[in-house]
Amino acid sequence: MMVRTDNRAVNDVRPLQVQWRYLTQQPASVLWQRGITKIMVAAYWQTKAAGLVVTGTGLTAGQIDWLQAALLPLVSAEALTQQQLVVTITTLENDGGQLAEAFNATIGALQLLPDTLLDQQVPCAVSVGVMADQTTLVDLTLAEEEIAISQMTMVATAQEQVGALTLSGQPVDSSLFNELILRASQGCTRTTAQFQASFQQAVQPVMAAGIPDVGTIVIATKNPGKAREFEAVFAKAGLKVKTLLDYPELPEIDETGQTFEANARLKADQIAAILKLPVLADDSGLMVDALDGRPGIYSARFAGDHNDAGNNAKLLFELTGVPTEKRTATFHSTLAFAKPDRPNEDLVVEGNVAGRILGIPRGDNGFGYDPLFYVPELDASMAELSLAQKNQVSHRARAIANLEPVWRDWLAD
Ligand SMILES: O=P(O)(O)OP(=O)(O)OP(=O)(O)OC[C@H]1O[C@@H](n2cnc3c(O)ncnc32)[C@H](O)[C@@H]1O
Ligand SMILES: [Mg+2]
Repeated sequence: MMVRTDNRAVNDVRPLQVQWRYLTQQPASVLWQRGITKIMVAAYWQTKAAGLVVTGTGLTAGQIDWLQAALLPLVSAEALTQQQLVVTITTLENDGGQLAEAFNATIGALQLLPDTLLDQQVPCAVSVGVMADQTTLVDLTLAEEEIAISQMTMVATAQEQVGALTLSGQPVDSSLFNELILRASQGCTRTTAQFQASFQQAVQPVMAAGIPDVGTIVIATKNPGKAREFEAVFAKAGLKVKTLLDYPELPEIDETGQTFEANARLKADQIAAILKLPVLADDSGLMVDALDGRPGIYSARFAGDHNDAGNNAKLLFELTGVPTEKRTATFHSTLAFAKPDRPNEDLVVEGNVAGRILGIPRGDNGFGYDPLFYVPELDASMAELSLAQKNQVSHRARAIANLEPVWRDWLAD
């Protein structure tokens, strides 16, 4: 029997080391090391497009296509019609098994993105090869790959269900092929055990301790316009956003506070107490100088009920005859981030943007008072901006920017 370059048995895989959440700003990221093969993968959802996008450095276009095809059946097709899943793979060092480990590292990263992998047996990939003396090996080193006469990368579950596979080199006869499949499925069982051991040791205790999975952020809002803005901003950081629209059973929170901060804290504290999760809330509104700061904290119900058209009509009516230069206004957002049952420790930030109330509405993007809020620097109403543009300049975007440098430390406390 042939001696392997690192003295392993023919059916033995190399040790696996995973650094979960490897990148600070990308929660769904891993550094994956099989022997000295090192691959880094980060994954996130973004709202402005759909489908699955895999990009990689150190991999061929053919390998990326293969990965894309192997990953696609594992992710909800419906989710992919609404959002885009982006996977970036970087090979830092290749000592064999690059394609298999790129797949495995991606599965690792996707495990850190809530609600991404379909609920099924999670597969893994293994490389196997045939050597000149017809020995079959699992998890080849680069030196072994260079002298192998045939090679195969296979995706399988620990239950021995084979998914994608790719063969290269000399054709193999059927008995050799069967042997390769057997080797690969043994390698898979071993790899899955390594993978789970690492995950259970490093990631699950964190989740079980009630420390939130930093991959998802819950926002206490029922306003779909706000939800879209938060999703777009947080997706960039690799975070998924859930809102009260995802929890229809939760009670209505009465906004009885006298300030934006009080209302934001009410919403965040109460929902955090119910969900037992950290919750972010936004209380926002429009302050019009000519109306002595009204509607302010009453912006949502300015016209009596929560109706954007009614609110805008009332605003125009109250400003009838007020000249352009006196129609100045400020959009304000206060964000409160709350941990379950620790209302005294809320993290509170705010953001403002200055503008002017138009005489007639302009644009159909955004929500609320956006069509009447003119931003002089951009010579556009908020409703004429794309979601991405609004998220560069809005009061909410500025508040989120103030939150960005502090919330992870606050959450870890
Ligand atoms: O309380 P939640 O469920 O978050 O949703 P809401 O719409 O009731 O939100 P608020 O209580 O904070 O009320 C804010 C109102 O201010 C207006 N508003 C806030 N941000 C806005 C924005 O970015 N563009 C346009 N109008 C905005 C809009 O009318 C909102 O309904
Ligand atoms: Mg409200």
